[in-house]
Amino acid sequence: MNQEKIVMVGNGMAGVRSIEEILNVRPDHFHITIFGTEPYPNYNRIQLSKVLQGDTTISDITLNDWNWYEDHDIKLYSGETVVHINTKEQFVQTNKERSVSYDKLIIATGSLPFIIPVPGSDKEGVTAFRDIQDCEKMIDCSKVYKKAAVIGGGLLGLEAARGLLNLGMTVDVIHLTDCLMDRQLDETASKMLKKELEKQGMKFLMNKQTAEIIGGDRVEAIRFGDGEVIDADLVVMAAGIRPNTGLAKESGIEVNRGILVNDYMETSIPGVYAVGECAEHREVVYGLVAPLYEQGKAMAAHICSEQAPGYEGSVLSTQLKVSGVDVFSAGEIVEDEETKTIKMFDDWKGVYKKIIIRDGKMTGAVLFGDTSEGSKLLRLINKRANVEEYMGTEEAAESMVATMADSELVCGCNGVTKGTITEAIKKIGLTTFEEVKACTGASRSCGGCKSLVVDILAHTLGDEFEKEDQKEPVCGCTTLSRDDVVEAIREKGLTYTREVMNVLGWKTEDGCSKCRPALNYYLGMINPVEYEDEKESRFVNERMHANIQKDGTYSVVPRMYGGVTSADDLRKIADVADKYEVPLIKVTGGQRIDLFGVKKEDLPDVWADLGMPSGYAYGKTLRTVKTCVGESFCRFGTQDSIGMGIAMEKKFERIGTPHKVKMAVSACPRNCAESGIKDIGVVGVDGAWEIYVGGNGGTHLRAADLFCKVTTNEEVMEMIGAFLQYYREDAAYLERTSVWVERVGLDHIKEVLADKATRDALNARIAEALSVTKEPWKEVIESEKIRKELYETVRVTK
Ligand SMILES: Cc1cc2nc3c(=O)[nH]c(=O)nc-3n(C[C@H](O)[C@H](O)[C@H](O)COP(=O)(O)OP(=O)(O)OC[C@H]3O[C@@H](n4cnc5c(N)ncnc54)[C@H](O)[C@@H]3O)c2cc1C
Ligand SMILES: NC(=O)c1ccc[n+]([C@@H]2O[C@H](COP(=O)([O-])OP(=O)(O)OC[C@H]3O[C@@H](n4cnc5c(N)ncnc54)[C@H](O)[C@@H]3O)[C@@H](O)[C@H]2O)c1
Ligand code: SF4
Ligand code: FES
Repeated sequence: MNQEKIVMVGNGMAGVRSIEEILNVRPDHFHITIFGTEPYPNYNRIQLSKVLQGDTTISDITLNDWNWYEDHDIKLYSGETVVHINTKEQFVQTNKERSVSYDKLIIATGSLPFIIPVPGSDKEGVTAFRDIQDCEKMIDCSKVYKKAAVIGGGLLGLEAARGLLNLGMTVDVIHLTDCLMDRQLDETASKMLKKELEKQGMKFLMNKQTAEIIGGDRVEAIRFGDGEVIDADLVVMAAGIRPNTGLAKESGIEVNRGILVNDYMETSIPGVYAVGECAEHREVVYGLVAPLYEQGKAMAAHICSEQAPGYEGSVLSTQLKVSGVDVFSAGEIVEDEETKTIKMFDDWKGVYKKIIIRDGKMTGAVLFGDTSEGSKLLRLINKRANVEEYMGTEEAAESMVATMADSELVCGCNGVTKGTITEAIKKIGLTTFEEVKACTGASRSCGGCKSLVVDILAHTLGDEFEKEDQKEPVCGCTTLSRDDVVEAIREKGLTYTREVMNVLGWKTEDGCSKCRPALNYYLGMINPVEYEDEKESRFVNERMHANIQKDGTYSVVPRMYGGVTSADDLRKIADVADKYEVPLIKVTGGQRIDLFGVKKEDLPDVWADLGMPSGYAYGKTLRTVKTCVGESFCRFGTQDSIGMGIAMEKKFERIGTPHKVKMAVSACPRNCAESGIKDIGVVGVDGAWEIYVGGNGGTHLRAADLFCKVTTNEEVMEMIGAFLQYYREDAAYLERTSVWVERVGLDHIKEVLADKATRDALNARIAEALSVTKEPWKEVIESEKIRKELYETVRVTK
């Protein structure tokens, strides 16, 4: 058969997806040649954010591997750029002097990152964030340098900033206006987002116009229009993108902002199509994959001479890929005189919801804090549903899934339809969300479609759907949940992280920054006596036994049991501060003294001179026990809160926990030590102690729940020991008690710990774990090897 020749310029997401669509319709009809500048097969560019954030690896983001091209008889020239198109004689020429003729040409050249044209933007250390090379550049840089600046507070900039924080860098985000994600969010959501990201450690410089990148060959600082200068070792430009139209333009194809196309993605030249971010359709250039995949489908149908409707444009929806921050927006985001809105704002819980209605139809939505309704809202906005349809109940979600056509897109990021999901569930017998994700690719990227995927699973399985089975995997390296992994470690007697990964079929060889510390914790929790802590699996602060600060120096917090100090200790602290020229001495919220600005190489000497135990201000363990002054001096106090606090701190210090644990003891319900917002809070009441659990005074403010009331000091210790050990054994790594208590329920915890034998067993296990803990600063002082390895080298690698 004489095959028609398709040549495609650009081997990216939109282009290759279009080729897949063509192969679906007419598998053997075309001879296909693809040119791609990048030296890789087609990969999921979206996932680069997750690679930078340490949730997945480059090897895991390939969408079509080399074999795929071979299996489909596609000639791929990777690492080769098309430099000219001869539209008259229908052939392309490349930078390797190759000419290939075509019957149909697809231009899928994507976008170019916008590098703001200021002096110094070509210096070493200035990068875009667009491809694998940029990603690798940033990861390498973080191993040597500490201060990053990201220009642009849009989706890309914020995802990059989160990644750089994960890599141990300090991050300044520089933004042009006073609203982050100004193209996707309204002012309220934008402000909430900023607050949340500040809590994660990002610093923002708003309303800033970059004027110059300063340095020698390499960037050293940034100067702004207002004259301010900030230091920077790495500058990431994330100030938007521009359609990559140069090749089309110089080949005589009509170009405006993008390459002009009609509803079938045909350009001004017959036989030449354009698809993806390089194309401009009805005056819109898209920069998200969901619309680009729709374009690809319409174009493929036309190329295959199928009767199908053309592409009519898309409603845009976005979801930020930063863990711990849920933001979603779709369609219209700002109201005007002709719109009405449904708004919900819960400042306490940090949840905001706005739905925009125009002429009774839903046209847009902004969600912050809880985005579980995102994909449902998108669907309603897409079909301009009446607002009444949204105001339904739970059954409405059920019936919505039932009325969805099989061809409807569920996961825009990965182009997965309802039909693909239901077919996989039925044919392969999938029963959990994670299985559907692994098998169909749905929900692999931004995760915004998760609730819809779960609804489809529930609808397809009917009575066989088990809510409890829908567990989250530990990370992208495995489909196993925390419970599966802990159970396997116990059952199979696994003893080190690599072994867990090998035996449990991890997808990556070395795991990732999410699973390595988690496995290290689970192994130590299960087998405290024999397990040898893998220091290299810990986060940088825990490895260094000090908190790294934004300027690369460290802070030192010695322990001060119950917040009580002495003249001797204060003198030692003062002497150390003088000797090492500590720039800031500050009393902390946990009633101790923090020495800021200590140089890494001075840390062991500072600790030796102090001669005090570590306050573990950096660790996943007991931080402090805050106490009120209590009966000794306060006229309201009836109990010895200081004595109780010191006893608790001495007993439980150094114990490894899933996340940090803070405690407090107040000697009366006036609660001067703030026992009501601690993980464990003790309050003296007439002749008894009340114990509160699951409080949190941080990001997600939560009042602690009353757990029990006991009369003796021994009972306080027994209940706290049992609670703490149960939390150690049951919670997921990085789950605070506040989240854990809400998840498993206070009643459940009370029920488990009501049994004296269970409490005794838990206390015996925590005592065993405590018996092998060591004072970390002392260990460093005494070990020449650790001092050399960790504190005397220049680099801190993650
Ligand atoms: C870090 C990051 C995170 C993102 N996250 C999301 C997200 O969560 N959700 C979302 O919807 N979108 C996201 N995007 C955007 C999404 O990745 C793009 O919309 C999508 O990749 C565009 O596809 P495309 O095929 O048009 O362009 P590309 O994927 O850029 O592919 C174009 C390819 O063409 C090649 N090329 C260009 N010119 C030539 C030439 N002359 N010869 C040969 N080859 C050439 C380029 O090298 C490139 O490989 C993200 C983007 C980035 C960078
Ligand atoms: N989660 C997601 O969906 C996701 C993630 C990453 C990237 N993307 C896509 O990738 C593309 C690029 O993302 P982006 O965030 O760069 O684009 P963007 O245009 O959405 O955001 C760029 C931001 O930079 C700001 N800016 C512009 N010039 C500036 C300057 N001189 N100084 C400081 N700030 C400046 C703008 O105000 C804007 O908010 C977009 O199409 C985006 O949709 C999507
Ligand atoms: S909590 Fe009660 S006892 Fe303690 S200092 Fe405050 S008022 Fe006094
Ligand atoms: S819509 Fe982003 S992962 Fe499904």
